[in-house]
Amino acid sequence: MAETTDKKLSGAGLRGQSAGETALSTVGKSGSGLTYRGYDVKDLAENASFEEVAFLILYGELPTQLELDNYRAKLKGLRGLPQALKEVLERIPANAHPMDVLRTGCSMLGNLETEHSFADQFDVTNRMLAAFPSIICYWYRFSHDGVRIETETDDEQIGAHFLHLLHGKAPSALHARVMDVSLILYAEHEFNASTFTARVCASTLSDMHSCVTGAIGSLRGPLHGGANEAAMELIQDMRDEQHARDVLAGMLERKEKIMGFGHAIYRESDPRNAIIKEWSEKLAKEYGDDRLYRVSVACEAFMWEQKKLFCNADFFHASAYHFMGIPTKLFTPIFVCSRVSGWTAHVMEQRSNNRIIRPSADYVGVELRSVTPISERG
Ligand SMILES: CC(=O)SCCNC(=O)CCNC(=O)[C@H](O)C(C)(C)COP(=O)(O)OP(=O)(O)OC[C@H]1O[C@@H](n2cnc3c(N)ncnc32)[C@H](O)[C@@H]1OP(=O)(O)O
Ligand SMILES: O=C([O-])CC(=O)C(=O)O
Repeated sequence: MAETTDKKLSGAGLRGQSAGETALSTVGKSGSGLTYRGYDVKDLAENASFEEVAFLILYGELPTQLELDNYRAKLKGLRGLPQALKEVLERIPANAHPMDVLRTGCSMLGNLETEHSFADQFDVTNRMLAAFPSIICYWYRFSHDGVRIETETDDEQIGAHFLHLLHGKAPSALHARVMDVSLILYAEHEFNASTFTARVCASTLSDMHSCVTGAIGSLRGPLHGGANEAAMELIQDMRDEQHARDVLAGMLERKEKIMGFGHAIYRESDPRNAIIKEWSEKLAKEYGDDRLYRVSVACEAFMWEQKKLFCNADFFHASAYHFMGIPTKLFTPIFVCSRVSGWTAHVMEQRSNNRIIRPSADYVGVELRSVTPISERG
């Protein structure tokens, strides 16, 4: 099990410094790698659905069957997009990055359905959870296939709904389950960069859409959520295990970062990796060509052997998503569709006990000096 006790958590990037309290999750604590409100993520991935997990994160407890039925019905009813938002999405070009589309989509939703008071925070959150898959798929299908899709489906679950919108047909039970597990794994992760962005924004008493729009921008980078997309770009051309090792050896030699490996907090493993890896293996069998799975396994072994670097949650997500026919550039937006549950819960937690987040800086610039008249500057 991943423990952080021996990892040197110090230095730049605020590493190892506590920036506040949270009751939402633990990352890398002894005994269990990742917990959401006291439940091990492995337990949740085996025994719950994403909607149950989102409910847990947002409302504090797992729902009863009746509460879950009501929650799913509520989310189902919030999947439609306002005409003005569809018009904005239709104007975004096909070569835009889908994370930019989602960032704009979230911001536009904030203009149309503004959070006027914190009393609206659960309503705007549930709207985002329900509407983000619609936003990304509406834009993708319009810009790539020239169709205006109907974003309301009968799918009970968000993961199945996403695949349904993307492919124009309901997914298989296996694909629906893998999407569900994936959303559970990505839902929440303490004070990571995007969540911290959301909390900093929340600490100014800003609105929920601003907090989430900022968080999307932070998640986009390849050192954070963008790593699942970058990992796919890395493995897609690897012909076999030996080729995988050669590619990585060259990258390490050139001191390049290998996306999908390492973590700011976990020391020797990311508990989510074993879970998504197992599903990727199942999908590879169904897909009928296991090259991507095999090269991924070879990468994992090589990186551990050479650098003691392990796969984080993103690495095996790359092959798993690919096996389900998801275009690479939609990988990180799926992360958003899940992590929005964690971000919004953190915003609510910040609001409930707020002081503006404003750290200090160590000044390293020039000493005090006076302005030289412009005619004398050379
Ligand atoms: C969902 C998520 O956001 S999970 C993270 C997704 N991001 C990635 O997969 C990007 C690749 N990984 C990385 O860049 C880093 O591991 C991060 C950003 C995740 C964590 O960064 P840090 O906390 O600074 O890493 P850490 O302190 O463990 O690094 C130790 C050493 O390993 C190196 N290292 C860490 N990860 C990698 C990697 N993926 N490839 C090559 N070298 C690496 C670091 O450069 C550092 O070397 P140095 O001491 O010579 O400077
Ligand atoms: O915690 C982090 O630094 C990165 C993150 O969000 C995750 O691993 O899910």
